[in-house]
Amino acid sequence: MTPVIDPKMTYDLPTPDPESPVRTRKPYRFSTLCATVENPSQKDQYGSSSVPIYQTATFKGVAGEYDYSRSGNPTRSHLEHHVAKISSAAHAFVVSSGMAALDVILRLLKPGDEIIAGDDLYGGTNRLLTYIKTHMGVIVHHVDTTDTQAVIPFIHPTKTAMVLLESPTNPLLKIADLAAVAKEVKERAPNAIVVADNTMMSPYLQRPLEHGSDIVYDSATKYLSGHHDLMAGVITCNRDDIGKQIAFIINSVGNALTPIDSFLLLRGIKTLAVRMDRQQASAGQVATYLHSLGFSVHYPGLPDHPGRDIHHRIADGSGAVLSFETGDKELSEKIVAGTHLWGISVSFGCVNSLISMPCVMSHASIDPAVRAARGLPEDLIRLCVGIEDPTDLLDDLEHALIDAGAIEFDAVQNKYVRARKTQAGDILASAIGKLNTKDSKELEWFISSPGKVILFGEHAVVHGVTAIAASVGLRCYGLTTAREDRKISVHFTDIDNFYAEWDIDQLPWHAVRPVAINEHHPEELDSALVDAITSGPLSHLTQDQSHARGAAIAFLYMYLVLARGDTRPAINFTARSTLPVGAGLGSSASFSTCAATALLLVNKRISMPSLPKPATGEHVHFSHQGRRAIPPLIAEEVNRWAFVAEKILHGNPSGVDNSVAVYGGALAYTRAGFERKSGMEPITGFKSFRFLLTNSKVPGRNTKALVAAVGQKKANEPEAVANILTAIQSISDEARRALADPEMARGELLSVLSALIRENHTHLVSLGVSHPSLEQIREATLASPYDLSTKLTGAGGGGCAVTLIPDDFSEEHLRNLLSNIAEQKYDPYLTTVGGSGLGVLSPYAEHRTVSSVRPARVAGQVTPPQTPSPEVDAKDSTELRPAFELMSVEQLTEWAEGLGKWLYV
Ligand SMILES: Nc1ncnc2c1ncn2[C@@H]1O[C@H](COP(=O)(O)OP(=O)(O)OP(=O)(O)O)[C@@H](O)[C@H]1O
Ligand SMILES: C[C@@](O)(CCO)CC(=O)[O-]
Repeated sequence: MTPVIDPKMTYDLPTPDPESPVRTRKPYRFSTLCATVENPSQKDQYGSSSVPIYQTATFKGVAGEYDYSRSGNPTRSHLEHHVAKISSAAHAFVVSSGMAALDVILRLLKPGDEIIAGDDLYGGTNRLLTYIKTHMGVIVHHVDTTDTQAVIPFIHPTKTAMVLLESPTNPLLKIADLAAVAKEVKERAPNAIVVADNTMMSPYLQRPLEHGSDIVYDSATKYLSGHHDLMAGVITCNRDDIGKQIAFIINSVGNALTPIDSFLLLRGIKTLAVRMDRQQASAGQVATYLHSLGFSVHYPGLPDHPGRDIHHRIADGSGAVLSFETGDKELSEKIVAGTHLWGISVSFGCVNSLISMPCVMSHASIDPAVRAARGLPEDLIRLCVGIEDPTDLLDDLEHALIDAGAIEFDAVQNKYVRARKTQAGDILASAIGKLNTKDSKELEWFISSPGKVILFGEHAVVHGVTAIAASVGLRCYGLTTAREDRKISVHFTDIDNFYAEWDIDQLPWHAVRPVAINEHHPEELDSALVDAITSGPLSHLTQDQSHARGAAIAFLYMYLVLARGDTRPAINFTARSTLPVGAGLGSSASFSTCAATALLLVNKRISMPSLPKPATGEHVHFSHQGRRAIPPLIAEEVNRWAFVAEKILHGNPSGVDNSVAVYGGALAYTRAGFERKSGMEPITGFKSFRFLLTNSKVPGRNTKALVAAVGQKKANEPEAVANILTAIQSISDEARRALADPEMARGELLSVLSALIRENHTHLVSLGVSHPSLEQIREATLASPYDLSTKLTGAGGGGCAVTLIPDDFSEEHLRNLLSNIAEQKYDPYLTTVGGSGLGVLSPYAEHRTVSSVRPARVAGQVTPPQTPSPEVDAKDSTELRPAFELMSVEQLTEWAEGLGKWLYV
């Protein structure tokens, strides 16, 4: 179909007036406009039929139309006039690349503005959005813009300043309803600017300005130029105010297109329609051919494409890019490598046909987990069809498919068909895939995370001082299992066996400002959502259920903001800890880490990395016991969300506890936002020390209140507290130096650390966070003959004390000390520090085993109403939950480890 330009607009190539009422004239069609470069206000003095290249930086005189090529150049003016004409736009601008065009557009934003953009964007667009988010304070929501309903919750009447759309998407050819989204945006946020990236279509096939977009940009490097011999970007709009701002930005930045490239682009555009017609027709043939062989093909021209109707309502054709899946990444690699005519290259829109594997090429910079979350198949092949003879293109592709073993000749049908071997492989793979992605499997995750001991710097770390903390061997475990109904439930076995369940649709969704994939939660908690949770689903909790309330708010808050559109997983979450809860050993952070990981996994915001190929060849293989199997990007994402939950539980946490809960080991941690350089550094050398942890078991201590009290003291006595903070910083610095000093003898190191422990405790006493029972423990360990150094650890006010045990401390002394402490009704634990951080039980069948540890009923625990009989071995996933909930706390770790391989950060 040949598009006709909007007759309401006036163009500089007007259709001649009809000579008579019977001999009417139709408006000129697109290809006529493309080929005819006329600008009546810029007649060439010699009547040249091609626009000349004004290869000059400056123009003489003061009264002329042009003075400097950054601000204006006749070749560029001709091009801009021509682009406006074919785009049904009042204004057009050309700049040095497609990314430069987006950069100009994004400069319309100011700090604090919000932008809604797709979650399946071109990598370069993603990169630029991340930059403006970090450096310009613009908030970016990545949303699936191909689902109009998913966009709506993110539209804010005043904050949303821009909505960035792209249709079809690249490389999956998903369709966004440009018209419907623009309408929803205009109704809800009238001042928001709707921007469309039209590169995949070009103005020939789609003109989003006619469907509600305010600005359209194209990478003109693609179809507009068509020859891959220049880079350019075009921006078009109808609104004069926007046009004025864009002209100002381009002139200020100086990224307007050069005269020679303007000439080349003008020349390219003349053939846009004929090139596109040919490319599109061939693309249709290629798509049909691959589809007929049984491959899964993404192309809006195919009858079964899900967005076909929407696309064809808005666009005038299906374009010339398509992609298909082979079911096997290696097979895809062979096909791509086997073609001759199809060039292996990124980009598209050129007269030559191109082939690529997005996951290995254009989208390789995106983390595999993010790619998987966006549903980008690793085996996807993208084809960008050129103007070659379609028979040659099909022939070349067929040869590559045959050589790769993807298709074979079927003598009965007398034609090539998809190879049975790969088809069977596909069917099997997809059956296994379906098994593994059956809801219940996708929703079942077993997670664990360690508690921590702060050796130096608690409380001070909240105010920007460096703390030194390390993981302990005691852990929190979290298990999610699928529910059959539309409910979620939590079971906190350590908190009076608390159990509650809620109808998913009854949760306060109205109060949620969702956080899109790849987006970070804002610095501040959403207090309106916390209130809605407390007064809604948790309103039945009594005063004395404050511990359960805190944990349930943290869980529900994350559940609500992490849900993706209407995909609201029905799950149960059970938490169990071998840590004493509320004793200063970071039980809240390890709980927060388990809950955050679980909710990120069930919402497919993170995924476990695929299994590495079995080692081949002769090289030496070391076992890492699953450590470093969870990549840093996933760990960071978990840590950010665990920190959100910690804010709910602790009010003003520093982030040290959740960082240890995620990363494990020992860390020097400095909070951001203060004068000192922030971040965390791993500390080695702690693993070999023995520590005694003593739980004072003081009831009712509250970390949130203790942290707030120190904050208050700082406000009341700024100087005194500042001196204490400086002194604690020196202690942390000194400890780091001592630990990093290779020449310090072990005995000397132990006495330095002992002295620092004593000194740090004195400062904590001055901050008012000790407790008589902690002082009693300290005195007991200091008494002769022990002479040991002890400090409170964590928030204090009770909780735990930590005592350093020197290497030469006699076993007899240790026994006596432990029984002394136990006699005073305190709980002593001997521990080493620095073990693994966040762990996830491997979801891969080859890593799962049958556990031989039988669950035992735990004294005082009541089975919640719907829990089935626990008298079973943990043979398979359906039996995991009852076994987990009833396993004795002493056996819990051994049982969990026996279930299979754990993958750790
Ligand atoms: N296993 C668990 N199940 C459910 N909630 C838990 C669990 N462990 C901790 N929590 C939540 O964390 C709260 C305890 O946090 P609190 O800060 O008082 O102790 P802590 O983290 O052990 O101490 P600190 O922060 O001083 O190291 C509990 O009241 C509960 O809300
Ligand atoms: C008291 C504190 O320093 C440690 C609590 O474990 C608080 C924090 O850092 O978040």
